[in-house]
Amino acid sequence: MSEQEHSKHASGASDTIYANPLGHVAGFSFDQNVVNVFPDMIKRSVPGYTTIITMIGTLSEQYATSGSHCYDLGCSLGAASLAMRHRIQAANCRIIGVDNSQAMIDRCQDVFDADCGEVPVELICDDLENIEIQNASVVVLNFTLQFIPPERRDGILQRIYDGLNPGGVLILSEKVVFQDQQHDQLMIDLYHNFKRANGYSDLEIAQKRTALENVLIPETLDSHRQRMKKVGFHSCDVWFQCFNFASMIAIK
Ligand SMILES: Nc1ncnc2c1ncn2[C@@H]1O[C@H](C[S@+](CC[C@H]([NH3+])C(=O)[O-])CC(=O)[O-])[C@@H](O)[C@H]1O
Ligand SMILES: O=C(O)C(=O)Cc1ccccc1
Repeated sequence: MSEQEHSKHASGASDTIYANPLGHVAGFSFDQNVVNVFPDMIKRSVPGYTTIITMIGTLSEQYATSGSHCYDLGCSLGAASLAMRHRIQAANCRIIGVDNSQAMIDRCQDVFDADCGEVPVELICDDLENIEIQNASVVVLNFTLQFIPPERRDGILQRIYDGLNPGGVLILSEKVVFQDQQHDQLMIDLYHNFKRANGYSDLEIAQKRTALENVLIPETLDSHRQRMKKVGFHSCDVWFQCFNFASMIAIK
């Protein structure tokens, strides 16, 4: 295996992307460099990530119905799809993972090629807006909607609602902001302490923050609640929160 091939497959690599001073910090993108360190990056950067993934498995076991589709929109390396695959008991379900980063989808395919689960998994490299959502019992947006321009979010949620079967579930996880300035600052400070405790330096935290400006656009929990209600979900609220990271559940 060449050095390049080796680094392409070094999935245990640690995230040092923002460790050295960068003259210009480019906007964050899900490129090959991010793919190579993604499992480490997301675990050290999203408080509660592992719990949320486990619970997506539990929720899909409860809500997946036989013959239905389960969507993982913005699947990255397939952590949520893998959790669903290992927990779904209903017959003839199909998992559809979608991501618009070719580097993510290629590595994600390697993950599923090495997995022995029985539920069929189809991976699609495309913008999630181009995917037809139909006959869905479970739809997962695990830290994906935050990367989509805010003006496109209503339309996406509407298509998800329309594609869900009655009794189907949407799991929406997002970084959030708070209306109350003091509380917002407290959550940011606690979050930065969490990152420091996970080995990120102040420089890494600052440069990543710059890279995410205008790329990751968080909203308030109320905005998410309002959008979910507006598209038709009658029941929705937060089931998990740690600092400024939350996961919501909405049932059709
Ligand atoms: N328009 C789009 N269409 C499709 N994919 C997109 C789009 N925009 C962004 N993405 C993809 O959404 C993913 C967001 S990461 C999700 C983690 C995963 N859910 C996990 O449970 O591990 C979250 C994070 O890194 O904070 C990336 O892989 C993008 O390429
Ligand atoms: O690292 C951050 O500052 C975050 O907000 C979370 C995150 C995790 C992985 C990719 C992009 C953002």
